[in-house]
Amino acid sequence: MEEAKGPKQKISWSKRVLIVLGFLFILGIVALITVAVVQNKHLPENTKYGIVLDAGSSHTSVYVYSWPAEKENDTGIVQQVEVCKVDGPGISSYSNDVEKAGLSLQNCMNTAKKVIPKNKHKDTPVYLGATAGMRLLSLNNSEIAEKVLLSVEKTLRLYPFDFQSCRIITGQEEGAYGWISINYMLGNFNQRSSWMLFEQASVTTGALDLGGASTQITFVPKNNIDESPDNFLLFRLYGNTYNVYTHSFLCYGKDQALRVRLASDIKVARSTTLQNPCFNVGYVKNISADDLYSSPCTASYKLFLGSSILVTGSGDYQQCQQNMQDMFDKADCFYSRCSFNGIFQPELSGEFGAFSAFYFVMNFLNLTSGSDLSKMKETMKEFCSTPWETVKENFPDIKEKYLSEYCFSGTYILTLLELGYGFNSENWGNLYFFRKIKGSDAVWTLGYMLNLTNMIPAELPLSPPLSHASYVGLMVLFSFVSASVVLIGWLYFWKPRCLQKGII
Ligand SMILES: O=c1[nH]cnc2c1ncn2[C@@H]1O[C@H](COP(=O)(O)OP(=O)(O)O)[C@@H](O)[C@H]1O
Ligand SMILES: [Ca+2]
Repeated sequence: MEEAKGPKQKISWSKRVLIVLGFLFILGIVALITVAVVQNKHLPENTKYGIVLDAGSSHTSVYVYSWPAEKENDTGIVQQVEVCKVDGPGISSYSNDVEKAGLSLQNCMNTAKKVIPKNKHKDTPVYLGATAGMRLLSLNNSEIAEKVLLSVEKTLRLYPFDFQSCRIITGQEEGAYGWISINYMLGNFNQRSSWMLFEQASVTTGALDLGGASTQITFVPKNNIDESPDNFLLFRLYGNTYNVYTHSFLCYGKDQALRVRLASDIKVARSTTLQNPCFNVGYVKNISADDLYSSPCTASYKLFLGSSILVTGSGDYQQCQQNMQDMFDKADCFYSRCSFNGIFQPELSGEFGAFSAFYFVMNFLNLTSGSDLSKMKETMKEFCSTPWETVKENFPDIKEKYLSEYCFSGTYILTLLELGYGFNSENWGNLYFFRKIKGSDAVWTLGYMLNLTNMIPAELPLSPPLSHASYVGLMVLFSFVSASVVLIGWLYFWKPRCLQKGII
């Protein structure tokens, strides 16, 4: 039986066009999505590097930073990728053999060479900033200080990096760059306060840096102040203006402060044997008078040159603190308020981050978090009165030089903060002791590099640039919407007219 054949169904022209258009439409979308997926691969990130050497009074550290080139002007984008501690003392200690100052940096510079990819070496800037140890050497003998700097520059120029500068930074720079570093790392420059009708600078954290030879205090005071302009620096960062107070006290780093203390006590005692309440009972130390008086901080106390001085500890925190109070002279202030030694200081305001030796000492004493002023005093009392033999037994892994000085250093920090700067039981809670922020060390070097490489813009970019992914996504969306509009237009507007006119 033959199968009945119905009339052959004809596909109309309109349907054919619709099918072709639909097919092309789907093909277009598939093509667009393919492009979006393929193109949305992360472009190989162009990472930049920078090296800063912190030539401190006690030692030099080499910091290697990196950041994605295309986000250069964002805040919080620069990361510390390496820190290398140079063996031996700070560069200012090589005044008798200046060539060795440069040689001492070789190991860490070789480390930097390994950490940074070879193809980036020649574009990596290198900066060396020397702090209070070199400031003191320069005061003593500027020619030798110059030779030390030339020696380190000679070494740094041997490396395949882009050598930029090697200099002694001022105490003001050290304070200001420390403040920029920590606020950049904390993301405090991020806030877009200029959206408001009136401009209001974002809240920043004060910076307290304690070194071996100097100490810095830097913060934005509550009110605008027109006293002592030398203590103020004006910064325009990311669209905000900051009027920053800063002061650096030379000779008030913890190592020089100890020297001053001993030299002053020896002068009063007029003896080459000295009992000192800032060392634990049973601690005995011989120091060379020539070495003690070699610093400009102690030069005015010179006595017993050529002899050796015997120091024995008596471990009495209260006496130790009383003893050091005359280093913080509260008289003779010619401003509305002073910290000490006639230096202007506005009222403390906001939170403070204390780093470097502030952190090392407070960390050893277990006082970095959740402690108050009375706990700190209790801890000092207990630690200072512990016999030296017991201290050594309790902390066998800690370098004897540091361990023997923690009673002095802790008491010194307490006196500097309380008597010197004016912290008290009420605002002690605003003090935070830290070593690192988000993986990078809290140190002035980052702020120094950000400034020298012009990485902090004065103004906020008008609109944030579109990321690659958003660009591709928007393109797909735009094409999809356009194609749909054309299709809908054809179906509802053009097609009925064509049918009417018998075109299809
Ligand atoms: O682990 C530690 N415990 C105690 N003190 C430390 C430790 N590590 C470093 N320090 C001290 O930190 C201080 C760092 O000072 P730096 O060398 O930066 O001098 P500067 O900033 O005055 O030029 C020195 O007094 C050094 O002895
Ligand atoms: Ca330092």
